Amino acid sequence: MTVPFQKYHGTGNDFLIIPADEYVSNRGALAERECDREEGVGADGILYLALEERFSPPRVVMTLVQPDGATAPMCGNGARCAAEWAMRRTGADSVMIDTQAGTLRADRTDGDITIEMGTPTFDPKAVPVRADEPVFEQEIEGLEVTMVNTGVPHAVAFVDDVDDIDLEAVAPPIRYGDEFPAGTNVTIASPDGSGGFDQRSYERGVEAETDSCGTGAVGIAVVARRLGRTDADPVDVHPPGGHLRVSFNDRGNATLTGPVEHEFDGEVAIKSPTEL
Ligand SMILES: N[C@@H](CCC[C@H](N)C(=O)O)C(=O)O
Repeated sequence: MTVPFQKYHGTGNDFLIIPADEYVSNRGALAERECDREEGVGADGILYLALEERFSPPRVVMTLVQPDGATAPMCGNGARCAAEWAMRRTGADSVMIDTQAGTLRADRTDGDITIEMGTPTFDPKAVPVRADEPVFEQEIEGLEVTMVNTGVPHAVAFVDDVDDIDLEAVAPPIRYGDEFPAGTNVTIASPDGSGGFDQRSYERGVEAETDSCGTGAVGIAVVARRLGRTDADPVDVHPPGGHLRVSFNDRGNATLTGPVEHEFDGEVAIKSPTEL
């Protein structure tokens, strides 16, 4: 028995997309196996998408299962990939994406996909981080960390040059720090010399650095504005996999813009209902 998938990426953050009505009895086990870059297809997660075409604009219910087998409430690049997938199926240039972090509108803009990212928050209960007050530039593991939730938690730190940081060594103690009851993604940024920022992110659930992280890019932009490091709009952010732009409206709601690519289609084996 097999299940069809389509592979998409947003600035290098890559996902297998499986229609949610395909029967997969153990989504966590399938993600652990097929996201593995040596043993499986290789990806940063599996997006299960349920398209509801009766609405205008069409709606997509998105569930992201990460390589560790757990779900994540939000994924900026995943939501942009989900939007492109739904737009190709429906011919629409706007869709609504239902995530655990809220319903977000996505639009095609000059060939890129722009997604609403909600209102980032520093509220310690919402991040969540064990603190009475918002955490700004607190020294943890040698980094000056600011805690923000942009749909998921990010520990954001500015450094002189992201390429000088051994992220695989520095990030895990923060990602698993006692301060963070739900864990955290770890995102570092440095000035790119043109008013924007270079980005590297170590992702919870992937447990490794990814080529791009949309919620991390929004985290860099909102923290940079809060710390007075930029007043640009949009804020240009350069993860290893490409170029993202983050904008804010006057109520502080963020949008994330960047390219999405369809890579290839395939099928994954489902050995038996009890195995996968
Ligand atoms: N790559 C994503 C973020 C996915 C969720 C994250 N790993 C978590 O567990 O919080 C993005 O583009 O935002």
